[in-house]
Amino acid sequence: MSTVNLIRDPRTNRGTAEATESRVNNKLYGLIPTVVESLEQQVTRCLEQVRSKSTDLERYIYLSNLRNSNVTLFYRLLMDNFEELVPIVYTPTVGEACVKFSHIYNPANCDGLYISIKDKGNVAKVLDNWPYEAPDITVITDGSRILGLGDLGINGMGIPIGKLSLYIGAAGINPIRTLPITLDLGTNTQKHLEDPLYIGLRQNRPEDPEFFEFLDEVMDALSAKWPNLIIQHEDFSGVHAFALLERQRNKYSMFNDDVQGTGAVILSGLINAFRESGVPLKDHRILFLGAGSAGVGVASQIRDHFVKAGNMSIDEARDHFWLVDTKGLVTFDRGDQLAQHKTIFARKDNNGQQFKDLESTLEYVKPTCLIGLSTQGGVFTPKIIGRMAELNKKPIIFPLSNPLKNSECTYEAAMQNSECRVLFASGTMFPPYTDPASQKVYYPGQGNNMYVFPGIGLGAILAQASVISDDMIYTSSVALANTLTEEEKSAGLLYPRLARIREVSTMIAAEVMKEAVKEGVAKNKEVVDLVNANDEAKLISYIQSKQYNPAY
Ligand SMILES: NC(=O)c1ccc[n+]([C@@H]2O[C@H](COP(=O)([O-])OP(=O)(O)OC[C@H]3O[C@@H](n4cnc5c(N)ncnc54)[C@H](O)[C@@H]3O)[C@@H](O)[C@H]2O)c1
Ligand SMILES: O=C(O)C[C@H](O)C(=O)O
Ligand SMILES: [Mg+2]
Repeated sequence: MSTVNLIRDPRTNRGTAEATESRVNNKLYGLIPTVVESLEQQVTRCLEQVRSKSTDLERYIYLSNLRNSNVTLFYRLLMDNFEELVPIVYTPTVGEACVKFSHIYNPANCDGLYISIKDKGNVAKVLDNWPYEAPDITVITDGSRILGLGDLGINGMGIPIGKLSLYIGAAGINPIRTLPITLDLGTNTQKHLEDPLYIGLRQNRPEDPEFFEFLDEVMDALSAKWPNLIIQHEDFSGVHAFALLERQRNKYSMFNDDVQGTGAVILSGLINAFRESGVPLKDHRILFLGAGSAGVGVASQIRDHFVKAGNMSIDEARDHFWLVDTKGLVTFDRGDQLAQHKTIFARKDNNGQQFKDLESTLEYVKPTCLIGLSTQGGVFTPKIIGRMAELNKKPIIFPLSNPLKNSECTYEAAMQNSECRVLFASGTMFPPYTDPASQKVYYPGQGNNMYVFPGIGLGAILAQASVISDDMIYTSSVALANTLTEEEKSAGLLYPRLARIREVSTMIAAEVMKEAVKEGVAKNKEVVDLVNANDEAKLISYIQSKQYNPAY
């Protein structure tokens, strides 16, 4: 093999940082400009280039090509400029990139695996084509519910790539051992089927029996080939997300990020918001708009917290939740066949009354806390926010749908209609708000599962967890809430500053590892011994010693 591959392979390419001697020895001399640069100099140039682009989508494309030409440089750039670049490589820009994925797709890039329903029966052979070393973690989607953007088919690939970039940047997973996968089962979105540049199968999605057979084959093949692989399900449509979790969670080391990761991150923000609100746990009344994978996942996680921290029975805890979907308040007697996951929180104390929309349900419930996971931008109107502010001294309002245009309200609207009293977190980051009267600047929270999934995955990888249990997820949530510093608390933040994400992910991973050991699901003997030695500092430095740091 020609040594020119050293600069063609993104995992070995150093570009202008290649030393002169190495250029001579590897017959690269003359192929690179004369200068020998440091990684820092390269980062400076790339940052200038990113900033010179006129749109975020152009920045996304630039960064995607950089990742495909020099992995070390891309991750150094990302990590050194995390707050600036996360909104480009991840939510919200990744949403636009997915919608246009077939158009911005660079046919020269090799970003992950595409496994199509036509490979049914041969999935193991497709996995054999993965040319790199055994992955530690995969993020896998079927593109059926990408953010709040619907069924994007194969275009959903931007999501596994984006999530894994955060695993690498935020938690320090080695990029060489990550695997983005998109399952191409077709799409039910006509626009994509008719798009001449669409890069996926031009057919509708299969019926459920074929879907589940295929998903079982994929999961079997993945865990047979890579027995320690951690598998993250992402952006599967709601009903499938729950069904796959139920079916596969005790068999593989897997979790669903939209159900469980979101549950953990929102509970964490709420633990801090409940404290700030001054209202005791037992008096909180929580109203959800949206009863899908995220809505029910989040409600379940908070319910379990009420049981554990509020000393309630599961039935008492469940009474604190009201869920609204497209048909109104979810009740047992409203006359439609409820999907299995909705029955968990369906009300039976409504005395035959049905509430058809958010406004009337809000009057009926008088909530302390309003959570949006509905995909519907702007539905928390000024009137709804104002009413929450009348009902509560410190109303808790979390519009969590992604990307930005799907957010149930903006931070500005929440502040303007609550006299700046709102306790707020959104799925996509909003800019700070300056109160015109006082000129005081307020900072919003970002309730996005990116605060927990990197730590959950890292902990599970290092422990070699055979399954990912409910308590491992719950632990990640409490651990995240506990990472808030006194300074962050006094600034009114519900989540730690993004700049501390590495430290935060490390602390979450440590708690996840401890829980895995406690439950006897950790296969890594070294970690079992380390956790049993009860030396926090040693555990943290063990994790740090395993983390990837981009350098030549
Ligand atoms: N912040 C985060 O970390 C995070 C995590 C996961 C999901 N999300 C976001 O949450 C949203 C929902 O995700 P999901 O997985 O639950 O999707 P889903 O498709 O499973 O559920 C959507 C729910 O919203 C309801 N809904 C839709 N339109 C409505 C309307 N007009 N009024 C009332 N209810 C309505 C649907 O009936 C359904 O119950 C997406 O926008 C996604 O991006 C955010
Ligand atoms: O991807 C995100 O930004 C969060 C979440 O997983 C979502 O589906 O919206
Ligand atoms: Mg998601």
